[in-house]
This record gives sequence, structure tokens and C-alpha cells, in this order.
Amino acid sequence: MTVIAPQGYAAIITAAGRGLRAGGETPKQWGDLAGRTVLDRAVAAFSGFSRVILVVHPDDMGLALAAFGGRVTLITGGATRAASVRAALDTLEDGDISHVLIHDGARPLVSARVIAGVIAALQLGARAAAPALPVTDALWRGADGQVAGTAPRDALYRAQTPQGFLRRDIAEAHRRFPEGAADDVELACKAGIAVTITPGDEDNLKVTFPDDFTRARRILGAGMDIRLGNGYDVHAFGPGDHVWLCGVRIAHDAGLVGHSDADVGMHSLTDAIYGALAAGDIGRHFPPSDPQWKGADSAIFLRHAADLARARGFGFGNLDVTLVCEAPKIGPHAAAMQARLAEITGIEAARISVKATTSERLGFTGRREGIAALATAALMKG
Ligand SMILES: Nc1ccn([C@@H]2O[C@H](COP(=O)(O)OP(=O)(O)OP(=O)(O)O)[C@@H](O)[C@H]2O)c(=O)n1
Ligand SMILES: C[C@](O)(CO)[C@H](O)COP(=O)(O)O
Repeated sequence: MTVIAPQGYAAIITAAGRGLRAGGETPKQWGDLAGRTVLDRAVAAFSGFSRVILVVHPDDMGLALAAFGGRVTLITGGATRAASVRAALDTLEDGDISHVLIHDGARPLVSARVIAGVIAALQLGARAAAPALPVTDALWRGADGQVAGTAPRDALYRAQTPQGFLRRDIAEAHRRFPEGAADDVELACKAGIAVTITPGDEDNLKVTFPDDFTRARRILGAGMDIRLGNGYDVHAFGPGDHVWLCGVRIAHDAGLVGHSDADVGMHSLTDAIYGALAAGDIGRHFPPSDPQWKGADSAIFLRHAADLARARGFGFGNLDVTLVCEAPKIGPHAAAMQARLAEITGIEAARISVKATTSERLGFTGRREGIAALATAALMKG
């Protein structure tokens, strides 16, 4: 359901933060939430407003134009949330906007009921209105990990957005208190404006920490995001007296030829993780044309893939590698390989399998011309 805002109402959506606490490759508002960005969901909730000002970071303007160009007014924000709101209010100075609802772009699950509650209070004559939830847990003061005291929770609320105001009131409050505040209600209170509390919603969470993505996904009923990737690699035998396989040096009557250390097992596993992430392959991240990877330890590649998965919020279900060769014998080294892969990736060894097979003397592996490796990686989030 979409809330159709009355004439003269504008929505300001703040999305110029960097989302440092949430981490990740992109600021949280640009992060994926079950197939759509957090910000896309927040903006969609205000599609019934004829005027929407979306405040973004200057670095994100390209992204914002591609995602929202033509649908909203895009402006760049300031160093603080308050500065971003101020920039948006300035754009409304000379227009015919009587009321504004100011919403965090990091609150993607705001419901029509919450928005309608704020508008209803304003329409009934409130100068300001904002959703909140009463605090239901006991409150403690803590010091050094110990409970140092308790605090009364009566009449305490957890503030949410959108926070609604008469435009002139909140613009004036921002002018009077340029030092800003945690939110616009705090500024309104400082300016002596009465604020009506409207019903909040537990689902109207602000994505703040990495786990909030998981919670939001659950609320959306999106379930777990499970990814599978496979990898395959081959290296030919050449001169040498050892091979590197899954991070373990094994004495052999030949070496493996490659630009890096030619660890075919580790390469297939690295590609399996990139595959699960739809992040290309090892050659894209570490081009063989780049001399710095000549003779490189393949642990660098595998660690990069595992770190990338974590940066995107994934944990590991399991990793499975199969080496295909007549020789050397893999069995005696499988446990050491498992341990080394666990060390490199930070995944518990019990979730990593290394096994081997011959190709019954058939094909290039059967003719002892090289070694092939296949790998599967299972990643999950949520
Ligand atoms: N200079 C800023 C800082 C924050 N915000 C926005 O205000 C909302 C609430 O802020 P918060 O959750 O604190 O976001 P960040 O500042 O991005 O988070 P962090 O403090 O973890 O970096 C977010 O939608 C954020 O993008 C903004 O528009 N301009
Ligand atoms: C505006 C706000 O979302 C109200 O709960 C909140 O104050 C902003 O987030 P921050 O984490 O305090 O920056």
C-alpha cells in the first residue's frame, strides 16, 4: 500500500552517510536487501509524495542518478545528518511546501501505517509528529562489563523516522541550532516545538550494523541467501622437483608450470568462491599479465576471495576440492592441505574437504601431463 501525501507535503530522505558501522563494500544504503538496495526500498515507501528530496553523498551522485534520476530531486549532503537535512530544507525555501517528512534512507522497511500515522497527526494540527516505540526492556548502566546501576524506563521511547514538521518550523530550528542534533525531533524540542508521538513499528529498523541486513532480510521473508560456485583449473607438468597443492609443498619428479606458484587446487577453490559471488574469476582480480604475480603464493588469491565473501556479508557453508592426477599421491597430504586451507580462509577445517581421484590413466591427467582440480564453494547469508 502506498500513502498518497496531501498537497504541500514533501519527503526528505537522508542518504549521505558513509555507513561505517555497517561496513561492507558500499555504504549500507546502497547494499543489497533481497534483490533491491536499501535505499530503493526507502524511496519507494514515499512514492505517493509529489516532492521527494533525496540527499546523497557527492561520491554517490552517479549511482543515485542511475537509480533515481528523474523520479526525485537529487542533492548532495553535508558532513553530518543535520547538515544533510539542512541542505534539503534549503531547496524548499521558496516553494509551496507546507510540511516535510524527514526519513533515514537507512530505514528500508518503513510501513505505510507508520507514514500515515505521522501525516494524520500533522493533519490534525500537530506542529510536529514522529514515530517511536516504548522501551520495553529494563535499562542498566554498565561499566567495565558490569552492571553499575539501573535506570527507570517509564516514559522512554525509541525514536524512528519519518519525522514530520511544518516546513517553516523545522527550517527555523535548523537555522537557530546549526550545531545540529541526533535527529530533527531533538532540534524541534530545543526550539520549543511540541512533538506528537505516533505509532512506530519494530520492523522499521535502521540498518546500522552488519547483522541488521540479516534481520531485515528475515522480516522480508527472504530467507537465507545461499550461493554455490564451482571452479576448475589445470596446470601442466614441467621441470622441477616439487608441486604446490592446496598450500602444501609436495616433493615430486616434476613441477607444475604457471605464472604464480601453479597451485591448481587453490586456484580452483578461489574461482569457486568468486563464482558464488558472481565476481568474475582469478584472472580478473590477479591478471597473469601483471608481473607482480609471477611466482606468487596462491594463498594471496584465496585469502582475497574469502575476504571478499565476508565483506559482502557471506559466511561459508563448506568448501570441497577434488584433485585429479595419477601422481603425486594426495591421501597422505590431505589433512595438511585441509589445515592450510582453513588457516588461509579462516574457515573451520571441518567445513573443508580435500580429496583426489585418478582418471584411470585416461586423458591428459592419465598420461601424467598435468593435474586438474575441481572445487565447490557454498556461501550463505541471512
Ligand atoms: N552526513 C550524513 C550522515 C548520515 N546521513 C544519513 O542519515 C541516516 C542515519 O544516519 P546513520 O545511520 O548514522 O548513517 P551513517 O552516518 O551512514 O552511519 P555510520 O555512523 O555508521 O557511518 C542515514 O540514512 C545516513 O545516510 C546523511 O544523510 N548525511
Ligand atoms: C534519526 C534517527 O534514526 C532516529 O532514531 C537516529 O538518531 C539517526 O541515527 P544515528 O545512529 O543516531 O546517527
